[in-house]
Amino acid sequence: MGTVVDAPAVVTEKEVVAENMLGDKKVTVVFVLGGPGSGKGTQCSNIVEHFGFTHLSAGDLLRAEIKSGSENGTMIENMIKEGKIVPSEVTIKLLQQAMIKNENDKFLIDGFPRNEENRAAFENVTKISPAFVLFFNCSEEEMERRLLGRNEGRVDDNIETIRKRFKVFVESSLPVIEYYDAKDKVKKIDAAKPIPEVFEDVKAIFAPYAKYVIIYQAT
Ligand SMILES: Nc1ncnc2c1ncn2[C@@H]1O[C@H](COP(=O)(O)OP(=O)(O)OP(=O)(O)O)[C@@H](O)[C@H]1O
Ligand SMILES: Nc1ccn([C@@H]2O[C@H](COP(=O)(O)O)[C@@H](O)[C@H]2O)c(=O)n1
Ligand SMILES: [Mg+2]
Repeated sequence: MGTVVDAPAVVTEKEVVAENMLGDKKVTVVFVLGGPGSGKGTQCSNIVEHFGFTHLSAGDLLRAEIKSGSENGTMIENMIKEGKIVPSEVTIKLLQQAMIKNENDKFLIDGFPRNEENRAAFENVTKISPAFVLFFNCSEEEMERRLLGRNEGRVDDNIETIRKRFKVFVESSLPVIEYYDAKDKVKKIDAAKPIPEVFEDVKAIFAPYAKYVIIYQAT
């Protein structure tokens, strides 16, 4: 027989407690924001591995929707090619479906909300507010270098669309970050550093979410 040691007290901290309901499940949501190529996807993979979150990239869900042959596919593809933001109802439906389908209760929502419409509609529809917003801050020069070197065959990783995406980020996405900053919910990371160094800073923020250590006591 073993003894399960209580979860550490730190998990009762305000930010860590899941207050949001999704159906009958309590969920914790972290929004992961930053300019195109700032390293959101890269760091989300690390967070998943170390802290047991599920990563939902709005961009990936939209690209999967195109591939699925959905009736919205052509519209989404055209918006992505132009670096424009897809109407919120489409993206929110995909995010909601993905969260409901998944058994996990901790989600990283990467690349959403991208504008004020995304933000307000998500709150209205889901009634979920994020535990916090992880913001990867990086210069356009560095982000451009990364995107042009990404080589994943994305239709929007060309210099013309990249410039449009930067403009949308500054005009529409930064105000969302400012909105959450005014609520003291933004955790800003210097994303210009090498990947392992960025993750060291990320780790410090996610430490309270470390998986519980279960110690069995021999009898
Ligand atoms: N800190 C870093 N230093 C150097 N290269 C990085 C760093 N982080 C990510 N990269 C590389 O930069 C590219 C973009 O990273 P990633 O796909 O994670 O960015 P993103 O923020 O998700 O971009 P997007 O918004 O376009 O989806 C990738 O090729 C990745 O390997
Ligand atoms: N909330 C969102 C997120 C993304 N898009 C569209 O997808 C493109 C790629 O997004 P990444 O996060 O993978 O870079 C983005 O430029 C938008 O066209 C969106 O519309 N709404
Ligand atoms: Mg990404």
